[in-house]
Amino acid sequence: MALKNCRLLSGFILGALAALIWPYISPTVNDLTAPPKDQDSSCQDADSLPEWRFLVSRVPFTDGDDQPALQLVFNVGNSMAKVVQSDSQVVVSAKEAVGALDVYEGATLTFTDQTYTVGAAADTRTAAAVACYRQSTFVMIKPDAMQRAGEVISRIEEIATLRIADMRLVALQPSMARLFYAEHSQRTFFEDLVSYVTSGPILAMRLVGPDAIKVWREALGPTDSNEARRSAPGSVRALFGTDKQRNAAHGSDSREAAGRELAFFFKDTVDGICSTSEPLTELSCLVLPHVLKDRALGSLWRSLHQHHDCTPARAELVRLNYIDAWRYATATLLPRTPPTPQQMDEMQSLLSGPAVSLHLKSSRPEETRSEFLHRFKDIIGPRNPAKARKAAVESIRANFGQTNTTSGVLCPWYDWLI
Ligand SMILES: Nc1ncnc2c1ncn2[C@@H]1O[C@H](COP(=O)(O)OP(=O)(O)OP(=O)(O)O)[C@@H](O)[C@H]1O
Repeated sequence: MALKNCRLLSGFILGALAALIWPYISPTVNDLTAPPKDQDSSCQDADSLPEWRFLVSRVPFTDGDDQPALQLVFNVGNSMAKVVQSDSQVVVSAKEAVGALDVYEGATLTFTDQTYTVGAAADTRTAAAVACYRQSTFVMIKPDAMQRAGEVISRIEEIATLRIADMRLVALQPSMARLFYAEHSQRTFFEDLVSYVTSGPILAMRLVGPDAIKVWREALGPTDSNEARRSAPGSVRALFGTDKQRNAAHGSDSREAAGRELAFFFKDTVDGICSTSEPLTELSCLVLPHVLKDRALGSLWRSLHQHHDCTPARAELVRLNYIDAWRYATATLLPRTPPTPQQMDEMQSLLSGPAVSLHLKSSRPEETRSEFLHRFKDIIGPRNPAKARKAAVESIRANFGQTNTTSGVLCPWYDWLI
């Protein structure tokens, strides 16, 4: 009972403080464009739907934080959204502007003092509209192309209508690979295919956008990379693949396949894939949301690889909640005092979209952990990007940082302790 009261009290205090400072840090919106149109004529009805409704749940402040059934109401015309209590339509949050492409199942949105996770469409008309404008597809960068993963990510980022909505660096186990490619189980190349896709880490991604399945399949090119070099020379398989089997990347070929494949990799608990991470030899960093918004993740990844001899051993797309952002910004595990104006800016930057949590390991075979740690300051660069551009020209912050709060990457333990 005392514990529950204590939780309630701490939740209340955090909530009250959050409400107090929110006006200073609420996100600015720079993506107010209307959703791009799909060519499909079945989307005409979706065009005339003024509001989209999604089931939505509050990311709780505390473990015991009960919540009523909530809906997110998104006004397509002006890209404003609000949260209402579904049964009574009581308005829970004031209207907030959101990026037109940021509302989809699985997205996280922060309004006032609360972070919400967007769930499925709440009615059939919204479901139809979402199918037109928010199609998801599953992408896998296969083991043979992982050395050039940054370049493949850049190809994705060049497609303006697609957005990376999930990402996970994993190793496929043979059992999972067999399940994933079950449709080919009777083909002569099946066992070779299983060996190939389990021969090293893969990068699993979810892309969201109008007609995402077709758009990504076109960018991939034909299955056989040699054929791709003949008929689609700019395609991913032409540029990064080798032959019929070692063809760099995968893309779902239908809605059904996309749903099944995404569930394989992005359910909360997944059997048959394992982490590629070995925490004792790695250093962790957060690639800040502005890098993803600027579509520069691929180029940052490439820079780590090519200029700094280090490789992501773990990569996951994360959406920070308010308390995590507070912890990062104030450099404390239990934030007790309201953030300073600079920390508020930092929180605004952290909450402005998804980030990527990276664990980096050295790719220099003989390098010890302490040598890598020592080298890390040249890889990351000083916290202030302007200083980084003078002191460490090649560093990540010199090349991807803008200001102190949009510094490209945040490496909490390194930044706080060293
Ligand atoms: N004839 C073959 N010999 C060896 N491997 C093959 C052959 N055909 C296909 N593969 C491998 O099996 C994978 C799945 O084959 P599929 O026919 O589904 O091609 P795809 O749909 O273009 O590729 P993916 O499903 O990987 O996007 C291919 O990507 C390739 O790696």
